[in-house]
Amino acid sequence: MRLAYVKNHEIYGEKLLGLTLRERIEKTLQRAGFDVRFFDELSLEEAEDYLIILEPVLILERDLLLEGRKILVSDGFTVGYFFGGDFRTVFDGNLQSSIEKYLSLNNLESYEIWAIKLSNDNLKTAEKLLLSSLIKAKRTGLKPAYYDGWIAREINRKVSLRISRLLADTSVTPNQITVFSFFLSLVGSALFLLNSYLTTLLAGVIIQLHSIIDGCDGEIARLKFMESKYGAWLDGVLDRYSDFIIVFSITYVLSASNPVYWIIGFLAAFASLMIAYTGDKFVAAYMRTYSPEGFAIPITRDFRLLIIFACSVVNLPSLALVIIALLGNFEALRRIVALRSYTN
Ligand SMILES: Nc1ccn([C@@H]2O[C@H](COP(=O)(O)OP(=O)(O)O)[C@@H](O)[C@H]2O)c(=O)n1
Ligand SMILES: [Ca+2]
Repeated sequence: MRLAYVKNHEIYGEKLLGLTLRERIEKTLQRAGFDVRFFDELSLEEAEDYLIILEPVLILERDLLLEGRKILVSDGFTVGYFFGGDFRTVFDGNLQSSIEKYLSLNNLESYEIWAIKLSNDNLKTAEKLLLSSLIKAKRTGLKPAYYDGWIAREINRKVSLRISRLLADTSVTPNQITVFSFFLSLVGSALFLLNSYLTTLLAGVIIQLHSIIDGCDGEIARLKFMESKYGAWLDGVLDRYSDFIIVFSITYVLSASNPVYWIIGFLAAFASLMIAYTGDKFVAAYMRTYSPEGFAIPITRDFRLLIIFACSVVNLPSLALVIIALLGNFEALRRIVALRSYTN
């Protein structure tokens, strides 16, 4: 058993984005495999490992991988200690002196974790950092199937995080957001069918909104410790349905004037699916995040939906189909070639 002892502090009673700070540290440590005890006066139960958190902190690191004995440091200050089961032999009831004794017997290295020391006047900063820790980027320590594309990271997340901030205090679940986001893509697709500039423009806007809301389900899942395998699967599967239905609606309308659009639409639908499939198949086969080395044609979903939005604004949804059909299929072929020499 791995035990985590967290020193009580009144700030843990504060609520931050839907959960108390106490629930946040408890859930984070549970995820890392610890049984959690809050304490004023420490009494030590027997365990294989002891994690002792002394400062009031918000741990932003998602997957704490603690092995060996370490002094936990964040931003230059000591947050706590990770000791072995032998800490019990030196523990004499006085925590501070026992820690000093243990440290004098063992030469422990510092281990930097991503955390923020809590005080009443930095809760706003804590909120900001907590929100930014939800972005699927390398720097946040997340290990998703894919990192966010450029559009997702630089544009969509800026908006979706604000929406998630508002949703955090409600009881809305990630799966409800996933289904709502899918519904938005259906509304957008239906608007394309109406075939006027105004409805095409509105369709484009709704598709871009759908792209943004697609980030909120995952953000709320990570923010409130509500991730699920079914949710992850549904998120991906409904995205494939949305991709197809959006491309189909645009194709259907254009084909009335020129049947060649059936071919372009067919290729665009195939390309959308192949970008997802080649990525997902990579994750399944290599069991790691799909993150292309070097150059990749920017045609991931965030780009595709932005292209559809931009082309709708200038009333040229046909151009979006052509771009997606060309770039998407080229990128899938590029992956086939590039992965042959993929090493790490
Ligand atoms: N209903 C949902 C949706 C997403 N998720 C989680 O969120 C991840 C997707 O994150 P996201 O929605 O921010 O990113 P996108 O891939 O949708 O752009 C999934 O892999 C799941 O871990 C979930 O648990 N339940
Ligand atoms: Ca999503």
